[in-house]
Amino acid sequence: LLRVLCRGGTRSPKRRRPAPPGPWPLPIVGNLLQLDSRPDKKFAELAKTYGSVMTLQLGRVPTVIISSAQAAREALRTHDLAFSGRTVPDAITVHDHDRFSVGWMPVSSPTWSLLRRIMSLHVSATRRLDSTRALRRRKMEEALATVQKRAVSGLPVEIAEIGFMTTCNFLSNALFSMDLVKPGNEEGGKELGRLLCLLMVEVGKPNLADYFPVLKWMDPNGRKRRSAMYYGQLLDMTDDLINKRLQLREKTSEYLTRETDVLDSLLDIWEDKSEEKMIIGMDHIKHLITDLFVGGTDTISTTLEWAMAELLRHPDKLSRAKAELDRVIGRGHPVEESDIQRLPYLHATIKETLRLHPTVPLLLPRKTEAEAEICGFTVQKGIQVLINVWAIGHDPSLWEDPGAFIPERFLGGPPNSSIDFKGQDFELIPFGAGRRICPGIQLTTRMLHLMLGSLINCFDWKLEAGRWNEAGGDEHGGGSRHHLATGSSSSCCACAAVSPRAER
Ligand code: HEM
Repeated sequence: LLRVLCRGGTRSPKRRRPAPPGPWPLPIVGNLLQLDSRPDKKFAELAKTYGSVMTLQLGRVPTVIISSAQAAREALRTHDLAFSGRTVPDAITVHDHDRFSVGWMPVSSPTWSLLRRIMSLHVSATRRLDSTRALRRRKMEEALATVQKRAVSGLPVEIAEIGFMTTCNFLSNALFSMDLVKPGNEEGGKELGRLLCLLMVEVGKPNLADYFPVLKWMDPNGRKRRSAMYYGQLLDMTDDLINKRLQLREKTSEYLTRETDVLDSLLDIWEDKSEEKMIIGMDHIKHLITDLFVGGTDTISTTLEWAMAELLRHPDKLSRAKAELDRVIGRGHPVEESDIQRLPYLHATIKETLRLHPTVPLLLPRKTEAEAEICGFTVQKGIQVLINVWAIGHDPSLWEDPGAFIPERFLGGPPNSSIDFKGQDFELIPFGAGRRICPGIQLTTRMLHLMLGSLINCFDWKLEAGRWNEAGGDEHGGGSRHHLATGSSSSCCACAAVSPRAER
């Protein structure tokens, strides 16, 4: 009786649940040798044996891998705060990027909350997006003119190139009202694309220093050195843009007549000396702009490239998408943002592409900020957590024939027709979920519909013989881009012959 009273009741104290199971680790290297160039696929295979919440020892770093929608829901919704930390790859720490970047700073920091609020207001709010609608239309028309030129001269089109140029200019115009890639200056575009791509490779590819932190000082793979060089170039570019804008803002009369853009809004906040906003310094602005570029360009252009490639490989799906465009907006016309709601097949095609080819298949690496229990297992505080979005998108218990490209699965009634990628349906979370969800979803949705819809409605496409390569490769300048640390996926590499479609 005394024992019961001391415990404060008749219930026994809650038993601590075990840690998630996993394959036996080897000394020193742990389970590293079990991985290959597609860790998302490998983790999915291992999950068949060890379950949807499993532990792997990656060198010195214990890592919990989550591979089911149910476990992801528990981590990112029920225990959102506990799972909201990040493990920071060594290559990200250059130029103090991890301190100033919204993608890597802890959510407990008031600066993170303020930067996220600034982004919701100035980058992703519907009102803001609506106000830059005409600009995206103009950029789309320019992209179509570039494709038209190639079509007329009978030259094939690298879909990645056109996707990258268009995405880059959509973003650079929304952010600072100018083209970063001048139309006709394909070389300049390739140069910037190459820089962003090289950067993704350095911060994304496996790095011994991340698995064996004692090696950080010697940077054994040279990733930190190269990442410092590429981030340095991007930050110099941003610096230059900001300085020019500051000069322009001094010439008040000229400045007042301009329409404001995201950079203006950020500089207004920087100049605002109210106590809350004082925490935003020039370094935050520079790193935020870099984040928007690095986060937005490669992801969108790779998704566009996959969508085009899948449609070209499945002529029946391409015909259905074209028929819808034909019916709703008329052949040969570019898609307008106001058309998007009326194009369910196009929307389903984009969802299906993000399910099959999530560009960030392991999300950005998370870290637990507190101990939490999911699916009956205890995940300790401070553990690296990878959410395997690729495995969830290929889970046969959720998706019929999961490896096949079938946009129709998102049409025609429950259960799948109501599934969307906005972070509420854990079967499809290519943008993550919870408080760290990607802030670029709305912008991405508009851009992908515009680009994909316009490209297929204005031109007839066919894959160039022998120009299809799933692993990506040297043509992209960086080889396969499957990243364990930041989880960016392998890209495809499609080149297509194109001819204009007559208007109807
Ligand atoms: C196809 C397009 C895109 C995909 C698939 C994508 C995917 C992701 C994913 C998976 C995350 C991590 C979420 C998590 O940990 O739960 C993320 C974070 C982020 N994304 Fe995106 N993204 C895309 C486009 C964009 C765009 C257009 C922007 C900005 C203009 C952007 C800016 C960011 C930022 C700043 C973060 C860090 C958020 C934080 O940690 O608080 N992304 N994105």
